[in-house]
Amino acid sequence: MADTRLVVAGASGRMGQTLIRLIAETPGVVLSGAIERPGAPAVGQDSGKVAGLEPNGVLITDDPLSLLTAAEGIIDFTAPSATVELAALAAQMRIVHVIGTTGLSKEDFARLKAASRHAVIVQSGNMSLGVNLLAAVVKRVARSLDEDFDIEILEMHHNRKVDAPSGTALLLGQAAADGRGIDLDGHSDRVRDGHTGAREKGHIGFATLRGGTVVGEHTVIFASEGERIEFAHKAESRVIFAKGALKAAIWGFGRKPGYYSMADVLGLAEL
Ligand SMILES: NC(=O)C1=CN([C@@H]2O[C@H](COP(=O)(O)OP(=O)(O)OC[C@H]3O[C@@H](n4cnc5c(N)ncnc54)[C@H](OP(=O)(O)O)[C@@H]3O)[C@@H](O)[C@H]2O)C=CC1
Ligand SMILES: O=C(O)C1=N[C@H](C(=O)O)C[C@H](O)C1
Repeated sequence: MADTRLVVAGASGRMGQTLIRLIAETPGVVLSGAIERPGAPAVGQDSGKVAGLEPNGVLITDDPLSLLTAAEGIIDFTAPSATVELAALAAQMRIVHVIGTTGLSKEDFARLKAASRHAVIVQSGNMSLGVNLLAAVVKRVARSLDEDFDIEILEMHHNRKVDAPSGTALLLGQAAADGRGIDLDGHSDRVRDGHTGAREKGHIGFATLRGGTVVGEHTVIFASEGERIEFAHKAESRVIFAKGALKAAIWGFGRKPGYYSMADVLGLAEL
């Protein structure tokens, strides 16, 4: 059987390079294209070389259309505006679109959902097995604990990260809200500054730290009078996200169009 052809978007970025290295060492898949932002310095360069490998002959381009016509899937860790555009193209080509990009707005999500009527989209704020397992645990624990337990989510990332709270923090917040049976938007404290008043009972709080080269750390805290339960995940390498994304792409082939999550890919949706 021929290797499955994958395009990597954001090819010269931190995740793009990690994916190109992982695809190169994974049997059954092949890098068929590499995309960057129009005008990016990496356009025209060999994607293997950019990722620190031997040249692979796949030049980075800023023209996704021709690449997507000749691919079975695209893995996309870029920026919200790019992801929304790529989703429309991937839907046109009926190929699998794996989306790791975070910082998506409500409008962006609506456009991704629309695109998923024609193509398989797998989207997650965190593609790692560990975080998705943690989300299932958080949902279960939140179901058992009442509002006497304040839920707080603390995250830390490297100093190049541009969005907050992280996609993972929001995913974990959603898991907690689902477990508790509440709407996250109506029960979130995403920023605290100045004289805020006492903590609102039943709300889910988010706190953001940025610094150095931290790959990604998340702690979900259930705090009550006299006791505190904490669940933490620490990412030590971006390879865990790339592995999850590649698994999602392979899982998506041949599936019917729709909007899927990593919980679907990993069989955790029922937990
Ligand atoms: N879901 C998950 O498991 C994970 C999600 N992420 C998310 O993935 C995204 C990328 O992260 P990271 O790799 O660290 O970021 P980087 O900034 O290192 O990489 C993003 C790349 O995408 C490029 N890009 C921007 N616009 C376009 C476009 N129109 N077409 C093609 N490429 C484009 C950027 O180019 P330029 O710099 O020139 O703008 C950059 O090279 C972030 O949203 C991050 O939060 C990250 C890790 C795991
Ligand atoms: O930007 C990052 O680096 C990461 N982004 C994702 C997020 O927003 O949660 C996943 C991971 O934590 C790394």
